[in-house]
Amino acid sequence: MAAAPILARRIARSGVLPLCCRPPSWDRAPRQPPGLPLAPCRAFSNNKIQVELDESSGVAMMKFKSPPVNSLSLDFLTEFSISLEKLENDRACRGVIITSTIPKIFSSGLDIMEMCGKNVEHYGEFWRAVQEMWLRLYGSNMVTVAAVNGSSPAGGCLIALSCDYRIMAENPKFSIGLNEAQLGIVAPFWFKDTFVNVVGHRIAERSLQLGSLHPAPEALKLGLVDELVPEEKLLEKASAVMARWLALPDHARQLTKSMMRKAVLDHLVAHREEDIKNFINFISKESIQKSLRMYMEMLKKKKS
Ligand SMILES: CCCCCCCCCCCCC/C=C/C(=O)SCCNC(=O)CCNC(=O)[C@H](O)C(C)(C)COP(=O)(O)OP(=O)(O)OC[C@H]1O[C@@H](n2cnc3c(N)ncnc32)[C@H](O)[C@@H]1OP(=O)(O)O
Repeated sequence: MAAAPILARRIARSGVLPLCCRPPSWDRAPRQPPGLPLAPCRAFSNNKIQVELDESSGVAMMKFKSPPVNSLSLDFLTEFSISLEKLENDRACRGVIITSTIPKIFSSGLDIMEMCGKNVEHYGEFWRAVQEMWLRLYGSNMVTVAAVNGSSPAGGCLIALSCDYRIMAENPKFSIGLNEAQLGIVAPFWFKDTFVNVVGHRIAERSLQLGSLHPAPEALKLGLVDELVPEEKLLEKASAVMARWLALPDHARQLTKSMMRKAVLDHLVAHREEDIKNFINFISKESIQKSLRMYMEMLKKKKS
């Protein structure tokens, strides 16, 4: 466990080469000729995320498994970035499906405890890890499909928004959205840009100002998710969607993805240090700390 912060620092300082800056790895996994025995499934599992790569299809299944709510702590974010990097560098992997092993929860977003009562150095390290995760996921050359099998507020929603396609379980009790305003905090510009790129300016403006969490059927109407399916069909559907996307030549799809996302990625890359300073200044304010503490108390009261 003690290695995690060191690892986080190492990853964070190494800097990320997002999609727009990396040479595309075209047609990464050669199709397996029919008749050969199935290629083995390779798996790696850290503490909080489990990954299984099926070499015959070139598709990895990434499952969040950090109880109680898959909150995005510094350790979680570090594992997430490392897992993405491993898959990105693996020529056998062309696509990743992201889902959760925790019933009813995809991810509860950034771990609020990482933003409460810590020192400036910690805030900086944490925010760099959040940036790193987003740069890797939004800038990935792989096809990324979110199989959203539970609630997905704020940072959890950002993960889904950063994928190429979102399928959500059709349970109206599950909600998704960037609800930062409800916590008395502000979604940073790159959360906002990712949201706008998915749902358009007007819907994003209204939803962000109100800090809305949209139940699954409403999320579909807004275009925040692409499809709803019964929960038991979620992974089957995600695999079918993945197969459709992987049927295209990688280079054409990757260059198109890069063209669509480059401006937003470049914006953060160019303003990374300034963005970290803004986060530290903002989150260190006593009024913001008070809002976060009150929100956590509200969550605990809701339980009792
Ligand atoms: C000029 C302008 C400058 C601007 C500069 C801007 C700079 C940037 C500013 C800051 C930006 C920050 C961006 C933040 C993004 C985020 O992601 S914030 C996190 C938002 N998340 C939420 O609001 C979710 C809160 N949680 C819930 O709603 C529910 O927990 C749930 C996910 C729906 C699950 O419900 P349920 O199954 O009923 O479980 P609970 O009992 O509520 O929770 C179980 C325990 O988990 C704890 N917990 C829940 N969520 C979090 C979390 N996100 N972080 C940490 N801990 C969490 C919860 O308190 C429970 O704990 P215990 O009581 O100890 O069991």
